[in-house]
Parts: sequence; structure tokens; C-alpha cells
Amino acid sequence: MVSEVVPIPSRVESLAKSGIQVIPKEYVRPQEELNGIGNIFEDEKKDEGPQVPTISLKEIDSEDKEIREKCHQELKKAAVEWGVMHLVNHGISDELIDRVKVAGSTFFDLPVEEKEKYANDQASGNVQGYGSKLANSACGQLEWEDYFFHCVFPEDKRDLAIWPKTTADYIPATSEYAKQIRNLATKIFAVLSIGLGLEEGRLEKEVGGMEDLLLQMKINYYPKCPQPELALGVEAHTDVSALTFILHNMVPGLQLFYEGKWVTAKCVPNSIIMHIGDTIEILSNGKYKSILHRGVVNKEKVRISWAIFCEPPKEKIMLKPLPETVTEAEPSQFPPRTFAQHMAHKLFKKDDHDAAAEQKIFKKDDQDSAAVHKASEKDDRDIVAEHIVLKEDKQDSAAEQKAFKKVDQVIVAECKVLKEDEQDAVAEHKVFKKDDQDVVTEHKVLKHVPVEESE
Ligand SMILES: O=C(O)CCC(=O)C(=O)O
Ligand SMILES: [Fe+2]
Repeated sequence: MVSEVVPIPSRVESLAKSGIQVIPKEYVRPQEELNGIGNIFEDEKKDEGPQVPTISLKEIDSEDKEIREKCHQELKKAAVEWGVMHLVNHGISDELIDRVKVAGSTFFDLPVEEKEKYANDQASGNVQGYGSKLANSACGQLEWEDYFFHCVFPEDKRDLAIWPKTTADYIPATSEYAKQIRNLATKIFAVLSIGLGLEEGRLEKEVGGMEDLLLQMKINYYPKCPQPELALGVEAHTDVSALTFILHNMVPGLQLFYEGKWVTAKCVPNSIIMHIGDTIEILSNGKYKSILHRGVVNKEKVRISWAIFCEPPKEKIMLKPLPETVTEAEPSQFPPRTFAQHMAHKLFKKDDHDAAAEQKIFKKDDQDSAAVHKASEKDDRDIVAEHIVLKEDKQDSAAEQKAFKKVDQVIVAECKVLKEDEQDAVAEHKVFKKDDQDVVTEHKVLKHVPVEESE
């Protein structure tokens, strides 16, 4: 019998629709990542334990100082304690949000072959468009999702040519939504700035302002999964952004790692989920949290989420704790890095197999908290390593300096020798001269004597 090698379809949707009951091994996550995954519909109903806070923005601009400050205080508390929240009364109309969801869903309703016309090309750096996570040669772990990714703000940085043309409303609805999210981001940055005792425009300025803060939309499409207890739609991560705003189709799936346990986010009607990303965590010196989260999948329903990542420019800004957030008691927790360097650093850490192997050693019960502990320990080690390199660099330059000094001394010594040689030569010369004179004198004497003798 000839066994045929069946290639894995590159789109998760095709795989899901092929009728398989067992998912390919590339989608099976390691045991330690599967802790806390059960039935997401049941998890979403549970009311015990900590819950993601819901923050109303109704009074964010209130004329009444006391009412306004109460709203600010609640938002700040959620950013400090959780770094993620359901925003309600956010000022973006339900109608506009529905249009955005219809526009995106209509694209994903197309057959895969039609969507392929929008495929991105990650190998050549075209990250915008329709895509799926590519197998990474180092660990080969895949995620149960396809996505559509594109820049939505500022207007001059968008490429409308690659946006879906499935409905006439895609561009108007998504553009208007992006503009309103951008304005909402300004208000949130203001509240977070005030919460750090800074001027209200400070954080917005620090992340690039209207011109340079980039808004990128990622529509996550999670097909039904025959073995949801073995897969992840999005693996555990923190967002690198400054802020992330997420809509979804009211199918549960988002989980947050809070106080050592995975907490399932409820589906709150008419809300926008907002994450504080790494960028704000760094600028605030860890005061505002960027929470670890993941996307869980299920057997029954397709899940779709619309994330807008608000990101600082890649190279232009050096991200580090703002001086006002650093004191002797609270020293800087983050070394300076550009946004691009920060992303590269995270990728490098993820590829570290030793750390993954080490994680396996931990007891089952303790796994998740141990994993997080390990990760922060690793961060610490990186910082220590960097510190050592700097120290070594300093020692190297000190050694170099010593070597130069030594060379200098040699030169001085040589110079002395040369000078002494010269003096010797002069002395010799004098002797010769003297000798010469003596010879001449002798000669004269000798010459003189015979004459005298002959006389
Ligand atoms: O689908 C979600 O709810 C979360 C997706 C997510 O975390 C991301 O795209 O960064
Ligand atoms: Fe995320």
C-alpha cells in the first residue's frame, strides 16, 4: 500500500471544514499550556472568583470635578490592578460597531479561495492582508485561527488598496470606527497621565501623538475546533501596543492570567475590551499592567474578534520609564528599548528552549504561576546579563587604557635609551675626536722628533 503524504492546509478554516476529528500535532499545545482549559461556554457563566472589571466612561469628561474624578479613579484602578477592562458608555455608537462587525464577517464568509486573493506574504515582509501563523522552525507550534491584518490610522499610512472589497461599507465603516477609537485613545491616555501625576497630554505625546501613533486592525477568525481542549486560538502573550481595543461576536474565548489563575472574560453587551499594552507598562514603570492573556477555541461556534492595536513608531522613540515614575524606592524596571527592539527581545525570549524545558519541571498544580514566575525570573536574568556585558565592556576599556599606558611607558623608556645612546655616541665622538687629536699630536710629535733627531 502506498501511503500518501497529505499536506496540512495553510488555512485553519480549510482544516476545520475538512471534517477531521483529530487535529494535526502542530496545533496540539504542550501540556503546561493547556492548564485551565475546559468548556469555555461553562466557564463564561461562572460568577465565582475575580472578574475583569467593567468601567463606564459616561462621566470621563464631566463638568462636575468630583464626578469626573470618580470615573478617572475607577479607570486608573482597573489599569493598575488588571491592565484590562470592559469599557461601557464609551461613546461609540452600537450602530457603527455593528457596521464594522458586518463588514468583517462578510469578508470571512467568502470561500477560502476568494480570501486567498488578499493573502499576505510574510516572507517578503508584506504583513498586511489575509494570513495564518506560519510554522516556526524552532518549535512548530501553530494557532487555531486565521486573520486579516491592516493599518487603519493615520489616514496617510493606510493602504486602502488591500482592504476587503466584499462590501461597499467596509472602508467607510472601518475608517469611521478607527477615527473614533483614536479619539477615545486620546481620552484614555489623558486619564492615565493624570493618574501618574503628569500633564494630561504627556502619555499621548510619549507614544507618538496624532502623527506617529499607528492603529493596526487585526480581525481574528477562530474556526470551530474538534479538540478545543488541546489547542489555542492565540497563545498566551501580552500585547506590545500602548493600548488595544477589542470587539467580538459575543462568543466567549478570551482568558486573562490574573493572580495565578486563568479568568474567562464575560461577553458584556455593547462593550469594548481595552488592554493596557507593554508600551504603557514600560512608560509607567510597571504601575499600569500589561496582562498575560490567550484565546481559547470551541467546538460549537466560530469566534471572531476585532482588535485595534495602538502602537508607537518602531524606531523613532526610545521606550523607558518616564523619569517621574522612577524613584530610589521604585527604580526603573525596564531597560531602554525602541518598540522594534522590544518586539525582537520578546521573540528571542520565546525561542529560548531551555526556559520551556525548565518550565516542565514544575509541579502540575503550580504550573501557571510557576511559568509566569519563571518568565519574570528570565527577564531579570536578561537584565543582569546586560548589566554584566556593560560592566565587562567597562573593564575591557579599562584594560585597554592600561595597555595604552604600558605602551606609553615603553615608548618613554625607549626614548630614554635612545637619548642615552645619543649621549654615549656624543661621548664616543668626543673620545674619537680626542683620540684623533692625540693621534694628530702624536703624529706631529713623531714627525717632529725625527727631524730633531736628524738635526
Ligand atoms: O481574540 C481575542 O479576544 C484576543 C486576541 C488577542 O489577544 C490579540 O489579537 O492580541
Ligand atoms: Fe492580545
